[in-house]
Amino acid sequence: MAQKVAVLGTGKIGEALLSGMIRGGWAPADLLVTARRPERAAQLRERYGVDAVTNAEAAAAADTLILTVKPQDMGTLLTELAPHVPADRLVISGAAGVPTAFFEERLAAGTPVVRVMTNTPALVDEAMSVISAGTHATGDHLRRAEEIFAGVGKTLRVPESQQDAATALSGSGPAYFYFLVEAMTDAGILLGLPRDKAHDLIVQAAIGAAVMLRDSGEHPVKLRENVTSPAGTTINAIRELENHGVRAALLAALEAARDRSRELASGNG
Ligand SMILES: NC(=O)C1=CN([C@@H]2O[C@H](COP(=O)(O)OP(=O)(O)OC[C@H]3O[C@@H](n4cnc5c(N)ncnc54)[C@H](O)[C@@H]3O)[C@@H](O)[C@H]2O)C=CC1
Ligand SMILES: O=C(O)[C@@H]1CCC=N1
Repeated sequence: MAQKVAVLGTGKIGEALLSGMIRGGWAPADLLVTARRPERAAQLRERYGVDAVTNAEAAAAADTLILTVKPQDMGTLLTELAPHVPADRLVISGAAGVPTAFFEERLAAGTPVVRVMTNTPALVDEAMSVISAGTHATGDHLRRAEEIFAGVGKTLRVPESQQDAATALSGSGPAYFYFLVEAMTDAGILLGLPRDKAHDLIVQAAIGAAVMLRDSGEHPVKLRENVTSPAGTTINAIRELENHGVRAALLAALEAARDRSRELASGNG
């Protein structure tokens, strides 16, 4: 019989994963979802043809449980779930910050737990999902997690000690690029371009740069140097970025995100 997977707390990330799994060929009959509100459960049933059940029913029926509630809601969910999760279930947490030990302490002894930090480009199959094993998770459990998340993009295994840093870089990462696009589009307005044209120019620059970063094999410094002509336009912009401390701001920003991920470890934010 096919493995059954349940997504518990199907919000933005849970739905991104669910939709990716279905695009990747998972049969809706092998997938279950849970949601707090009945209207949300009905919406998920309607959109994906999956069964929406209670958390306890999901724990009884599915081989793999993927928990995608907010870190602050994880303790409550685990209190509700713990009596219903047999120790042979694979429990995957998608929450920022919360360590595998938090789950292991609350679930039956020996329950395998895998921690995954994915990101919203899962919606377009371009996620990066960073995967770590808890104490009782074997190579097979890691492979099962990889099989699920490979459907929505790339996967990378790291020791759990690197998860807070990975969350700062990769989980939150797309937001930094959206922020830059938003700011550069405003700059286009400042320079007199209509908003829609400024948006298109910056988005295409971002896509072109991203594809070159991924495919050219060149270091980012070399790629930037290739754009930066002597006494040209780009170096004037770079001087202003350095004058305004953008590099230092990025170092501080990612450190702050890493620190917040560490704070979320207690599961009560
Ligand atoms: N949004 C993002 O870019 C990323 C989020 N994450 C992680 O994914 C998790 C979810 O984040 P989002 O999807 O953004 O949040 P969200 O708020 O969209 O989704 C969480 C869902 O869980 C539901 N929920 C809460 N308690 C529940 C319970 N006891 N039973 C059933 N459903 C319950 C809520 O109603 C909500 O729909 C968080 O732990 C976050 O750290 C990870 C990577 C990226
Ligand atoms: O901001 C957050 O806490 C979540 C986790 C990573 C991305 N979004």
